[in-house]
Amino acid sequence: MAEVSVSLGANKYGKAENRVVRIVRDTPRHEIIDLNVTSQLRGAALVDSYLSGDNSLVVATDTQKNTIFAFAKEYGVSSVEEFLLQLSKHFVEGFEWIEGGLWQAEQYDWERITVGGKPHDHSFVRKGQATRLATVQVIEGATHVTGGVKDLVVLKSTGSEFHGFPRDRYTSLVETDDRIMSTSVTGRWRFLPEAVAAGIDYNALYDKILGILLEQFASVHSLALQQTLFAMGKVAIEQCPELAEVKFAMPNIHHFVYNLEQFGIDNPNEVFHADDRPYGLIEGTIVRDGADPAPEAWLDVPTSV
Ligand SMILES: O=c1[nH]c(=O)c2[nH]c(=O)[nH]c2[nH]1
Repeated sequence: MAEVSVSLGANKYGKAENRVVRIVRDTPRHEIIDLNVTSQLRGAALVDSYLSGDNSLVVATDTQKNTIFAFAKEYGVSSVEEFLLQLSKHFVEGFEWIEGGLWQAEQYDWERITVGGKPHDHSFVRKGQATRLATVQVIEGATHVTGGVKDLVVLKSTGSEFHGFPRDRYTSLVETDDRIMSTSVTGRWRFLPEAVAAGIDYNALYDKILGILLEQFASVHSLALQQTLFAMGKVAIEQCPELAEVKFAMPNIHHFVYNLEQFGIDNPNEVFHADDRPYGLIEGTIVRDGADPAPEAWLDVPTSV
């Protein structure tokens, strides 16, 4: 058999998709910078890590991750480009065998939720994401109409607590009186058949309901996502006589304070790791007392995330 010779071609390595959320909280009016950052390094000397598992020059992907989070605290993020430049310099200038790399980021835009005509200090809605939902179910001679929304991503950087829950030998969650609360709201609301028959300005009502959901999310000082969920549905039904019931599915998008203490850096709720899974999944239906229930309206309608 002819001898086959191979060599290592192009390569790079690093940590992908670090979900870094930086809150600037020097004043009561917080700012949020939300990034998905990937760092990868290149260098001819790294060939031995591929060929023989020699790690002596491998700046660990875990170190690259930590650096990203630490820089978010220590230098802030004046712009995502500046942030990536700073990372690139750190690795290329700080490790002589690192010749280059690729640093990539996505930045997710948030805008302030407006409450009472004023932009809220610490509650935000993700821009340009929400999708409107609707169903018409004709069944057993009746017509049921629902409206809804999905991917309505909201976050509040304070005004959320979670404590007082039972503890057993498997409980490790630390009680908190100041946490980030974030969810991607899936909500569907069923219109009262009488209102459907009388005619509804569905577009205006959609805007009104969305406004109520956002305002409640922002204004309720939350002791649990369950409490916020109920408040959102309650006020929607109170203020919209057309609604019979509202169903919500809300993932609790956990934001963990990143441990920078290990590098001697104080992190008072400023740099978080946004974890996409697992997530808490909080669901609930809020019903108008006295309205006829209509389980058939929901047949084959997905009401979870
Ligand atoms: O708002 C919350 N509700 C929960 O039921 C729960 N459980 C948990 O671990 N964290 C939270 N947060």
